[in-house]
Amino acid sequence: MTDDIQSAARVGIGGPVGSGKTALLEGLVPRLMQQGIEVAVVTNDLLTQEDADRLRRKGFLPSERIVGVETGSCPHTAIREDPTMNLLAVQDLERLIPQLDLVFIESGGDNLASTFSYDLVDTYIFVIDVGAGDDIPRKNGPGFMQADLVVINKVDIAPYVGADLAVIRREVAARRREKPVAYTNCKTGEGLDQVVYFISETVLFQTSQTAVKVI
Ligand SMILES: Nc1nc2c(ncn2[C@@H]2O[C@H](COP(=O)(O)OP(=O)(O)OP(=O)(O)O)[C@@H](O)[C@H]2O)c(=O)[nH]1
Repeated sequence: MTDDIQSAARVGIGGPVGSGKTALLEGLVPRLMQQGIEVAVVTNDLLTQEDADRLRRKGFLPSERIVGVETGSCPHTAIREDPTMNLLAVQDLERLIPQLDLVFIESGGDNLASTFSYDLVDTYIFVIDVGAGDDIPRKNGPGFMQADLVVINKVDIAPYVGADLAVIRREVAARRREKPVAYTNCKTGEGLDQVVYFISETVLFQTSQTAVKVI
């Protein structure tokens, strides 16, 4: 039997608890849809559908385009060691929405070690936040080091938590070298055009309407 369903591009979003993964999605999805990109989201939570429910409440995507996977175990397992549940969720979305261009897979909050299996995603974004301190890049976490794009979020709170953005930029550049990094404030949308640019150009191979290159 032939399966003529086109596969959508898959982008993982991982990072520590509370770094802003869901907030990043809330900012990215409407911007991508404005460019005519057909998007769906799979969220991973331990025993709830909290992130999926939050996205549904926002109302920027039809409810059937948001799937909550309850991993019931360590998030590493569901996105790296055995991504079966996530692969099935993506397959279901592709069957339901044949015109789908892009599926985000948001990992449950984890530590600096979380990485995605490339059997599950084409590319992944690792989100850390300025509130965790300006020494985070020095910890060389595999998620941070290996991700295709790192997003340093909550740049707005740097002055309040004693984090020096200049130090962070220096440390990040020294460790990630040529690999892309975006600095964002998901509350205001600052820096999100860089992430849209990254996704459009390097994942979807389209010319981005936001001509803002990632640094
Ligand atoms: N000031 C500020 N707050 C932010 C920013 N991004 C997210 N937040 C807040 O940070 C908190 C955590 O954001 P979430 O998007 O829930 O983080 P998460 O990584 O999805 O969290 P988990 O799913 O629990 O791992 C929320 O209260 C957000 O409103 C930002 O850029 N600046």
